[in-house]
Amino acid sequence: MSVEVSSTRSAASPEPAGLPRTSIATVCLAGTLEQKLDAAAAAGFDGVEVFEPDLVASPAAPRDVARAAAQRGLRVELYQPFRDLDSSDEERFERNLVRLERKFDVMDELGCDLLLVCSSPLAAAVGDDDRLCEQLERAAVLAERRGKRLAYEALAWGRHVNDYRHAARLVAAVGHPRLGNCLDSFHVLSRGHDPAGIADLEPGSIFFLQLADAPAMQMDVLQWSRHHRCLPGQGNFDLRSFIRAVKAADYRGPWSLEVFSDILRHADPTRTALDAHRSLRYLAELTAEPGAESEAAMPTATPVVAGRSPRASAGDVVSVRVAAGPVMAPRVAETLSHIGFGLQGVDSETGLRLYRDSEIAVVVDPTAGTVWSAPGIPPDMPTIAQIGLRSDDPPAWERRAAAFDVPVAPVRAPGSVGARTADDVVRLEVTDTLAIDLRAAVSAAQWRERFDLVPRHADPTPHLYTGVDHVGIGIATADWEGAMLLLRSVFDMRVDDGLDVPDAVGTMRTQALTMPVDSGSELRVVASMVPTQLDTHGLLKRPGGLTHVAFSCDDIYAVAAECRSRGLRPLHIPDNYYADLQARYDLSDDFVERLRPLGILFDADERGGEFLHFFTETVGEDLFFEIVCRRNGYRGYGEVNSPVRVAAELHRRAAEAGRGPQSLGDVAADLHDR
Ligand SMILES: O=C(O)c1ccc(O)c(O)c1
Ligand SMILES: [Mg+2]
Repeated sequence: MSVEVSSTRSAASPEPAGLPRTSIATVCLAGTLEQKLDAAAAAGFDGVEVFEPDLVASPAAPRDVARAAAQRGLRVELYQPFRDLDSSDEERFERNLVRLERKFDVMDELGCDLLLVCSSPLAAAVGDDDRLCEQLERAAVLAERRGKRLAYEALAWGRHVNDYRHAARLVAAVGHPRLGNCLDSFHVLSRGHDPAGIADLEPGSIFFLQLADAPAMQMDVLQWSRHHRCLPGQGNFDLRSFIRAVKAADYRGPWSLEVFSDILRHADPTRTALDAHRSLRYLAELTAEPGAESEAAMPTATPVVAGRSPRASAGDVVSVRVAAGPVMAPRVAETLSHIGFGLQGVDSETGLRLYRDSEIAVVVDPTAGTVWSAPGIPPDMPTIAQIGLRSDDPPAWERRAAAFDVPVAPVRAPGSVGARTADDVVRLEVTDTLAIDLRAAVSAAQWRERFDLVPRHADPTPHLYTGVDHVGIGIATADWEGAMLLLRSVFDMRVDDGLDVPDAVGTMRTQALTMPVDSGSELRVVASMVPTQLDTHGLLKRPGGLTHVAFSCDDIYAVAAECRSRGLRPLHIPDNYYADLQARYDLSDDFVERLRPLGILFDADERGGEFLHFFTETVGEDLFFEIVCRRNGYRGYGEVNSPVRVAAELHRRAAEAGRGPQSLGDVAADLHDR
């Protein structure tokens, strides 16, 4: 290994007050060991865990690795893992102690005094606690002789020891100063163990802390751990409670990321390390809240944290920009007119077309490759390119983004020249094809300047909608983790458990994210992972669509009827659906007969919440609109009905393509319409 210093300490923004020492396991990062060190240092980490297979595969001697780390300003915090120390075969155990000595030799060269010893998953693992304590003690005595310390970690799949509380009891029983605990959030939370017990561990007994998040999954815990861990803020674990307990135990060591992930294994290590460091800052902020003492899992706002830029206020969604391209723009416009959005103006410069209902603006971009549309979006695939939120203070969002090293692109307010003003839009890019804009209230004068307004009487705005209920976005697999982290950190969005939604064209991983907004309501984004099969433009064509805007209304029957009169062809929802719905919820005939002719779908939750909704056809390959009505605090998205929508869309397309004789669904539709 070259010992050149190929990168210096972070160019990133200064570390916020309250951020503990940071570390990352080399297993998190792709590349050679040298590249891993480069990436960790460039991202601003203070240290690394050296993952043994990374060292074994490296041409560099351990002392060269130590030098390379030191020159990059990195401490070697821990060497790991030492597997299967204990054994019910005493001869094997003696050999393990010899192996342990060889690892101490390596650690001498690495300049590292802490070794992770994980519990054994082997059949020969010691099942008797007293005997296990004896073996751990012998290892601790050896460690002391060599100036080393052992951090004992309960693997979730350990044969006998698979619970941190069990491991901690053993550590306490041995009572040797060279033996302590290694706490790994994955092993604790994947098994559903209550992290609160961490707070009761003996002061100083926690030698090391490993952090990982993971998506909620029902699967073998070893596979889950080895393939699907992710960075804090990218999964569904309650790391807040975990960290709260760790802080209560007065742990003073580094926060170290240990993320085994198939995705990160193939990702650019520099980018991963930046995301990783950002994830620790997110976690530090999340757990530094004064409200962290309260049991509430979801605070309504993030108070100021020393040295940080608190989340700025945000209002409701006020605009959505659809990159439609020249071919599909008229189709999008037609669909919008069916659901009551009238053309309000045209930007003579860019051709942008502004459609409105009430306070909601949908801007359709008919051109390709402008700043308004995502480059590379094919003309037959209109998609949501930008979501606009109202903000009292867009520049505060810019500062907030900077605190997480997220670049922002300030966009001038229409008509403004000279120095930047609070009217300028702050644009955060969630992915290459989707941005969130924060904008101050734009004055009517500015709108007038920008758009040649269509005379009002030409198409009066009907005021059908009360706002945007949620926005559905598709995120490519490769962008998923980064987008989640951005939405969770900068926007402080909260997640529930993710969902897998099966439909006619596959099973979709979805994640709902919510953020409180000024009105006291919440902003809702539903992200779906767009897997595999990217087309030549890097975007997925998924029959049935994915990307959508859901508008909320009070009287969905009236709105549905109005949309019909404006030319909406609702998707044909089969009778089987209504028969099943009636059986599932014990609905009255009258109720079902109000839904059926209007193609309205229904869902209800256990607490009496109700959700009524209907959809437009998919425009192009991806985009559709939804009209929803929430009642009694319903918190979902009607996701059980998603497969019905997709199937209805496929039937429609098959019929339109005129494939052979009419499909079963078309026959039924005809019968129904008679
Ligand atoms: O998957 C493993 O074997 C493994 C090894 C070391 C760890 O710290 C861990 O959490 C898991
Ligand atoms: Mg671990």
